[in-house]
Amino acid sequence: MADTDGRARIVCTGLSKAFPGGLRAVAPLDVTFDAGATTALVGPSGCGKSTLLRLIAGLEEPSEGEVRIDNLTPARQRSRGAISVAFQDPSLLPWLTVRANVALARKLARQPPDPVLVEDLIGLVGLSGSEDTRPAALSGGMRQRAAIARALATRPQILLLDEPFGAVDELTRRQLARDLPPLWQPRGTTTLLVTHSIHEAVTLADRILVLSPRPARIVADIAVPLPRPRGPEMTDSAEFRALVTRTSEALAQGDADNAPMAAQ
Ligand SMILES: Nc1ncnc2c1ncn2[C@@H]1O[C@H](COP(=O)(O)OP(=O)(O)OP(=O)(O)O)[C@@H](O)[C@H]1O
Repeated sequence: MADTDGRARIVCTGLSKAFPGGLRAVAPLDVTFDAGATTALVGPSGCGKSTLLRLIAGLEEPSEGEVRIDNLTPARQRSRGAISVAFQDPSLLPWLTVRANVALARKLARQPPDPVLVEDLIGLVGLSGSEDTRPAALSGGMRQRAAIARALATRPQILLLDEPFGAVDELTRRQLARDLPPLWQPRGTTTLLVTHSIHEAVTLADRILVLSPRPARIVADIAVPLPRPRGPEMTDSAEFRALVTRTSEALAQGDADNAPMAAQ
């Protein structure tokens, strides 16, 4: 069984990815994600955010460079059950109920059953009453929330979230952004979150990496030193708004700097 109580540091060195045919999604990147921190990745559509996450998850092989998580390869960490992912298109098993999908994650990670944790997580993502429902009968947003509960069920060291709240309405999205991080942040889970919402990035993250248009390179590395919890009082504050503005400006600047390349 994996030791899932430690904190894991992710180190990317000269990491790049070109797909067959030569399309380069990730430029050589040197970046370290500190153990226990939540980092939001923001960047224009198609810039390579998901590819970067998939490289870190060990679901893609780098063309050059490497990812090491506490000196082990992502594949090795995955086999230890240390990494959980919740991606845009949640791949829940259609023949299993919400409860069984969430519980299965523990079984696959060779962890003992924990029905109390499973029920708690289902409640926390707002799916109480839908425990016995199968994915086909859930809305897109409900499926995403089930996928988040499933990702958390193994108490992972590394949590990789790709647009986890993409299919939910703005109000629920803000509520989830406020209510879910306390599930993993106090445990020291190293979290990477891809999002198109700058508001969500500032609400959730300790650090925001702004990426350029494809191939992704880092155009800004912004610390978010705001106290938690980041409820409405915080999100209405001048400090919060200043970070939103700074991130938006970096995003616009990254786009402008790359305009000639993007046009090629
Ligand atoms: N398996 C693949 N084979 C070929 N090209 C790919 C593959 N996966 C992704 N790409 C391409 O790599 C580029 C980056 O894709 P990626 O999904 O990483 O971007 P993204 O920043 O996550 O986009 P979005 O914000 O729209 O989800 C895109 O041009 C995409 O078409």
